[in-house]
Amino acid sequence: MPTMLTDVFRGHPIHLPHSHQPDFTSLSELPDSYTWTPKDDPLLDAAPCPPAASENIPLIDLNHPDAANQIGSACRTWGAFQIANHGVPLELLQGIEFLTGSLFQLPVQRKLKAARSDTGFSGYGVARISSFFNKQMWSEGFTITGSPLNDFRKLWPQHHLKNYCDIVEEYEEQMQTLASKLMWLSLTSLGVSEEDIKWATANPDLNWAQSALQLNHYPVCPEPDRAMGLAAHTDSTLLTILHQNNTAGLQVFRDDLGWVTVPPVPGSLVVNVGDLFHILSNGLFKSVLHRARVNQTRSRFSVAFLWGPQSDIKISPVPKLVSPVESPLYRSVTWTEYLRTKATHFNEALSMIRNHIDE
Ligand SMILES: C=C1C[C@]23C[C@H]1CC[C@H]2[C@@]12CCC[C@@](C)(C(=O)O1)[C@H]2[C@@H]3C(=O)O
Ligand SMILES: O=C(O)CCC(=O)C(=O)O
Ligand SMILES: [Fe+2]
Repeated sequence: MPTMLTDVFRGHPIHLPHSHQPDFTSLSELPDSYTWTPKDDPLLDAAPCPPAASENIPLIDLNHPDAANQIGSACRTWGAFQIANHGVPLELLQGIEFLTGSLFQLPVQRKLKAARSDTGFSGYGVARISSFFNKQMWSEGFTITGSPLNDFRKLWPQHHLKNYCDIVEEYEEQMQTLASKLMWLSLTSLGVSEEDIKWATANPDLNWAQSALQLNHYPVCPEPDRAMGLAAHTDSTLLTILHQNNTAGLQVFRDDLGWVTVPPVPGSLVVNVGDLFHILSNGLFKSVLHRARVNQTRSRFSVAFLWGPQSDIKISPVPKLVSPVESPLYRSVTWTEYLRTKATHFNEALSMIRNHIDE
């Protein structure tokens, strides 16, 4: 049996101080432990992009005949894009947003009943990457993989459960279909077709992918300029599809522009390339560094669909994308191995599986 996502962190405990979460709503001043300076994050104020700058990740119409090339180009230059006409019913986006709002609105004592354990994968808590920073993030999260029933039972009375589980299940199915479509469209733009990736096509009756849902809440913050919602990171996924409510906060990093805010476009979804897709594309697609900022007037919610391969699949650069006279940029790695490397080495994880050519 391949490792399921639920078991990924079993031998890799990290202690996350869930129970020290402050009651965000009662604070009128930012506590010291939540105040970020460039010492806590060297890229904190990196060349902030002036608000007037028009450069932003593209908004791509999935029905456009040239969508594949537009997506491919966005994956190379930004590692991120937004999509309209994605086919996911608006009602379902509203449903998952409602569920997310209801969950985080629960009293903190109730949410803590479903706290993620030190070696666990699912449940309520601070972001996993918190252990790599000296300062706390102004957010709370809830991770789901597979059926959310066991965790949801700890939060809500019986009569809510079926409806909430149905929403999650339907959302995962829709995202799954969309993610796979986006992967093939972007690969097409590189001249890579289904025959080139054996593990994805060998058994059409079997789903070769697995996923997690990360619900995020960024409460209203008394001093947003000095706080951090979710610190800069790349996702360990092939692709991540993000739904954000109508409140800005997500920023993507470009070496030449600094931090660029991704404006919420109602009904559209944000897609970003993760580390595994960067590896698969032999470095052609950019695994984008991103973070979430907070604000003083509106609470922000986001739902990230984190998508990757089943744990027995080894991801390595597609041979077609490797020059005949060079070695592939990365050695092969499964999602489980990669998540564990990331859990110990965080932003160094990619460079740890890079093939270093001896001179
Ligand atoms: C399947 C995944 C991907 C995880 C770990 C695990 C479950 C939760 C995901 C996130 C979600 C929030 C940012 C991140 C950086 C984090 O702290 O938890 C992500 C991480 C990753 O992409 O590495
Ligand atoms: O809330 C956001 O906009 C970003 C969330 C995110 O990056 C994540 O959950 O991995
Ligand atoms: Fe992310």
